[in-house]
Parts: sequence; C-alpha cells; structure tokens
Amino acid sequence: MTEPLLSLRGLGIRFGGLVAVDDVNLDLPPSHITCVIGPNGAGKSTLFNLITGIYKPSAGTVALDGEDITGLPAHQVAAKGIARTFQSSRLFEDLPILDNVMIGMHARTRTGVLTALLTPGRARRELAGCAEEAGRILKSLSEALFARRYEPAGILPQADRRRLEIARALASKPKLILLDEPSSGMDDRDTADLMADIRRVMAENPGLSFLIIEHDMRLVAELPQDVVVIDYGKKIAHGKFADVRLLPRVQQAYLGQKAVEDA
Ligand SMILES: Nc1ncnc2c1ncn2[C@@H]1O[C@H](COP(=O)(O)OP(=O)(O)OP(=O)(O)O)[C@@H](O)[C@H]1O
Repeated sequence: MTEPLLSLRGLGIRFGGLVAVDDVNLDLPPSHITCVIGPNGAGKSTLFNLITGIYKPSAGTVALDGEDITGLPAHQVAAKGIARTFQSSRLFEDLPILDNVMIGMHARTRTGVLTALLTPGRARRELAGCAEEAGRILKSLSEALFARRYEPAGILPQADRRRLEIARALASKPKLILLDEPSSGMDDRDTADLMADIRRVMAENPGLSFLIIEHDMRLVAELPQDVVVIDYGKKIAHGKFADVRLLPRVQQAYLGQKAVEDA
C-alpha cells in the first residue's frame, strides 16, 4: 500500500467535560479526495483545527508524509504543506484578487509576502516573482478571475470567493488542502463547477490530496474516492459513499435510532 500522506493516530481533544474529537485513527493517501461528513456538532471542524495546529490535541498524533507534526503552531503546519479554507470566507475584501492569492505564499517565501506587501520598496524582486506565480495559479483555476485580478476581492460572488480561497490555498504549494463546507451557499450549477475545479486542480498537481467537510450529499456522492463519517467525535465509518451510507450506524447518526427502526 502507498505510504499515507496524512496519518492520525488516537487523535482527540476535550473541552472541559466534552470530548469533541475522540480517538480518531485515519490514513489518507496522496492524490486522493476524502469527504468528512457527520451531523451538526459531530466534531468535523474541530478535527480540522487539530490537523492544522489551531488546537493542540489532548491525545494522539498527526503525521504528514511520515513526519510528526503534532502540536506545531498553525503557521508551521502550513509551511509543512497543509492549507485550508474556512466555513466563512476569510478574504481581504479591500485588497485586489491577485494580492489575496499572493498572501497564500506567505508561509513559504523568505521575506514573507505580507512584509513585502506592507513595505513597498523592500523585497521587490521576490514580490514580482510571487505576483507572476499567483497570476498563473489564478489563471489555471479560472480565466475569468484572472481577468479581474486587480479588482478588490470584496466584490466577488460566493462561488468566485470559494474559487479564490482555493487559489490562495494552492499558492502555499500544499500537499494537502482542507476545505470546510466549500459548497455552502452555492446552487447546483456552482456546486458542479466547484467539483470540476477540484478535479482539475488534482489533475494539475500530482500527489495533492483534499480533505473536505461537506453537507451537500450530491457532492459527497460524486466527488470523493472515500468518505469518513464522524459522530460524537468518533470516526464511525470510512469507505466508499455507496457502502458507507447503507451502514445502520451511519443511518442512525443522521436519522436517529427511532427512524432507523421504523424504516
Ligand atoms: N473551542 C471550543 N470550546 C468548547 N467547545 C467547543 C470548542 N470548539 C468546538 N466545541 C464543541 O465541540 C463539538 C464539535 O464542534 P464542531 O464545530 O467541531 O462540530 P462540526 O461537526 O464541525 O459541526 P457543524 O457541522 O455544525 O459545523 C460541539 O459540541 C462544539 O460545541
């Protein structure tokens, strides 16, 4: 079997009396799309926060490409190769679209794009190189977004905001991208475009994997190779969506015990 890209062992965190993520073991291969599903409050976002160093685990380990990254602060996790987007959009609304992509490079540039953007005159050469690369990334994701690259990000509709966030994540040259509910607020057409974007990004970036929290079952049924189901902080299933959705434990998590008995 291929060496896992991401490997979680016994991962958990408690907030006072609440065990929000409980003893999660998970291996994700490279070049793979996995969706994380589960009822509201199951612990999906908390799992992302543990993987990306926003929370320090109470138990267990996180390894990327065989390297233990447990407990590293978020910026170091990003530099190791894990990028993410959030449930709510986190763009710099007043900055141009292109600059929003360049900010994604901050984790891996020597001077730091942020410093360079904020102190004109310094690190000009590095900044010019970054702008060129950011333009290339943007163009590969969307010609239309590239054409509007000097307009402020704040004017973009929801689907383009998501696209721009993915471009910004790509700018850090990640091995793994975590997307938190990327299709929220999208109609069917936007969701279909989003899936096409993700497939194209995968094809253009060999080895890159996605871990995606999603509630939209059309996307979950179509896009990932595998699905992980979380309930009350525990991983209760992992496999093909067609198989996982039939498991009584999964149906119970979504519908409740009574509905399963009545079905
Ligand atoms: N910083 C925190 N302090 C205390 N409790 C927290 C904290 N973060 C999350 N929780 C709790 O952990 C549990 C899991 O929350 P989480 O947001 O991870 O769920 P989720 O599966 O992402 O839900 P949703 O699908 O609604 O976004 C919830 O009961 C939540 O209230």
